[in-house]
Amino acid sequence: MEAEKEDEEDASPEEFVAFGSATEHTHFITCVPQLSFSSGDKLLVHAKPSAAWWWAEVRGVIGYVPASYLRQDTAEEEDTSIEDPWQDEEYFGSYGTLKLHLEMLSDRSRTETYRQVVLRNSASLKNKAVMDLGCGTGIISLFCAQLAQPSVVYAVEASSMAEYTKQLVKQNGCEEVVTVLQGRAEELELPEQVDVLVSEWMGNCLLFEFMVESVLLARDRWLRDGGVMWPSAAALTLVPCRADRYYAEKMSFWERPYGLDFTPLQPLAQQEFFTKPKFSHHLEPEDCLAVSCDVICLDMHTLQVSDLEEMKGEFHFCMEKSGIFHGFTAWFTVQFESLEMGGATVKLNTGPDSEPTHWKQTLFMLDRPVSVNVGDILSGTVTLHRNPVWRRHMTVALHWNINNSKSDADSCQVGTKSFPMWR
Ligand SMILES: NC(=[NH2+])NCCC[C@H]1O[C@@H](n2cnc3c(N)ncnc32)[C@H](O)[C@@H]1O
Repeated sequence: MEAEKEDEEDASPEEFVAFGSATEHTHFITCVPQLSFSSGDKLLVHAKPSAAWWWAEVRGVIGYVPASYLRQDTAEEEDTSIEDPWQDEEYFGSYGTLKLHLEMLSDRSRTETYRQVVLRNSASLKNKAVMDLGCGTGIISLFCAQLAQPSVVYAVEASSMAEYTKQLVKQNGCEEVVTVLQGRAEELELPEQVDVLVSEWMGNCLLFEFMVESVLLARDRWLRDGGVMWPSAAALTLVPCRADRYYAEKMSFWERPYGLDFTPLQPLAQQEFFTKPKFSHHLEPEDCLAVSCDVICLDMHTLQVSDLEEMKGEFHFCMEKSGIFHGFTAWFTVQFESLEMGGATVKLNTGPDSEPTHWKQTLFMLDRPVSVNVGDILSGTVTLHRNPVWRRHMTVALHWNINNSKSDADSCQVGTKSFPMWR
């Protein structure tokens, strides 16, 4: 035992610098001591028990710190990416190429929904001023000009795609109505306020990329009182699910590959494949173990940028099937209220029971699958913690407990896991 102890003492701690602050309010995990620190603090990291949480010391106090807030402070490492917490160069660079626009335009469910919104509100859009925030190729603006008679559509696009968008507007004879403005919406000057602010801002798990912040800033600056936000409302939905195929591919695989026992690699597999959420997961309706639940609901007319720092929701599932609970799957829905009083609302649902979209769903795998029975109650909370440094990223913290209906003793299993998305 002594030798082990010495080993621990020999491991010389590494010096890191915090580039985010964690105060007592930012604590993600309960029941273990967490360190509070400020941006710029030098921390001594004594151990790295997991990729997400390290054991460190600052000013003589020891506790857990979120690894994503720390960076190695080496003078020669000129980490220029820190200067741009929005990573705008990379972000808008990616939207300057066709790949993402082709993916979005090829998503018929998404694009047709926006077309239906314009079509069903075409009469009310007459002589209205519209802003299309993050117009990309301008598809929504062209729908407005083609299917309705707004007085003007300000098609705002920060990436280099804007130059081509101007050509598309001209090519389709819409230059009288659509004005393309290149720049970040929250920095641009519009000639007037608008009656409708339309945008397709939703990212994976609804909020990833946090383009929603730009939409809220533009709303506060350019949407006239009584103006309409499209989407008007958004909801993040969660369901407990099976993920047999994914689990077999990434974890069971190591049990007997070619007749050999590779199970010592399973902790590595869990770390590598189950630490982060799985984007573009295709959830089959039969994989759902309970009725899904809207855990976070956003009203786009009242939501504030400050609300985005930490959004918390509760869930309460009654298991409808017995089987293996591998994880949670999330998706979102958005709603477009009618411009006419009492008019029909249009909905876009990216869940497993709707037409597939390019977002598909997002899978959060537990470290260890849990066997559940019909009637078991799975309840808990989900909290989206926006990354204080990487402003397009967040961490999804899940806490749950399962009350087994079958066992006589009211045995309760508790679980907690934080998923960085991505830093
Ligand atoms: N649903 C999404 N997750 N992404 C689809 C919309 C993204 C489009 O909006 C543009 N865009 C994103 N943020 C901004 C902004 N603040 N200002 C102008 N254009 C923007 C971006 O360049 C891209 O063309």
